[in-house]
Amino acid sequence: MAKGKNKSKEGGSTRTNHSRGSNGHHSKQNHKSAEFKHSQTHATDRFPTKLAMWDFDHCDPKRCSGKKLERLGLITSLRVGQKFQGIVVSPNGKGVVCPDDLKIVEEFGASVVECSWARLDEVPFNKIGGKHERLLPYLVAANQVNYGRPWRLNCVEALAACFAIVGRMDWASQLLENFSWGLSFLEINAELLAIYQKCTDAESVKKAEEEWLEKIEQETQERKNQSKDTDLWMMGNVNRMNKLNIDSGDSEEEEEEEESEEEEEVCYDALGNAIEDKDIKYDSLGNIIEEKEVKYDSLGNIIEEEDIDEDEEEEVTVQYDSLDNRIE
Ligand SMILES: C[S@@+](CC[C@H](N)C(=O)[O-])C[C@H]1O[C@@H](n2cnc3c(N)ncnc32)[C@H](O)[C@@H]1O
Repeated sequence: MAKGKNKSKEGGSTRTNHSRGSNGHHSKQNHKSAEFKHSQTHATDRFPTKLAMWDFDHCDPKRCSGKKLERLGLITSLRVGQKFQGIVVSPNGKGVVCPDDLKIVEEFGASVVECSWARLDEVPFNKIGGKHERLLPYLVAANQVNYGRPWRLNCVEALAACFAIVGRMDWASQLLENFSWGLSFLEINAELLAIYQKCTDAESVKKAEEEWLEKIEQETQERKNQSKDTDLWMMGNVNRMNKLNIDSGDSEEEEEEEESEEEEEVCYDALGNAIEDKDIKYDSLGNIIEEKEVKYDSLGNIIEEEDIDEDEEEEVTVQYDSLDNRIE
């Protein structure tokens, strides 16, 4: 990753409208004159605490919340090699943001890493960050790109989540108000944020997160059971129904269709939305965990399955005769 070249700060006479991201690339978005007007004022004049980001220009500037905060003159860009004194909300964090972080947030602010979730391996985490790098506990995104997805928040949501957890709901709202969908982030996570706010250190937030996850898993299970019961109830007496089908002369095909519908399980995500096919499980960064099917031998021992690389093609030697016909 190329080192960023003094990306201009938000304010003062040093700023040009050809600013660069942390990776040193020009950012088209900064050519807009309206945005330049905003940037004439220093970011910290526009927000009660310092907001900063390392911007790797991975994302579509039109959809990027970090870029929007920059256009609004609310956030300062940091260069690769530059560290941040406040809370660094980052996928590279070890502990989670907790109410005990309030002082650091109020005194030094909060920062994020503006990059693509799909390109985290390109981010030189050893050259950015700071002393207070933090993950966020389980929260659900409300932004249009990842709506309903746990853990994968965008930059403005991540900053707002940090403020909300340390008890600065005023700052969280102030930041999110700049986005049409913004305040819904606080609404859909209200119950959980209130729980985190009552915690103290990172450990207590982790514990609250675990309890929440257990609770939603239990609720999901209950909903599944309930939906099965409802299906049955809607169908009435299944035995009688089969008899009626025979009497009404329903074709075998139709019967099969009905049976397969009956077998279909309805699963829900953490927000109660129906998920097709299977439960989706996420790791702490919102990556989908693929569940492997466990197979047993006749003695009940687990059969370890070798990981099969689907891209790997079998090598076949093809031979041709003197007329160039393929010999099978
Ligand atoms: C990967 S970027 C994606 C940004 C997106 N393109 C946007 O429009 O804002 C989101 C950033 O928010 C912060 N973030 C979001 N969710 C997080 C979580 N669960 N833990 C730690 N940091 C998180 C990190 O700084 C992360 O790099």
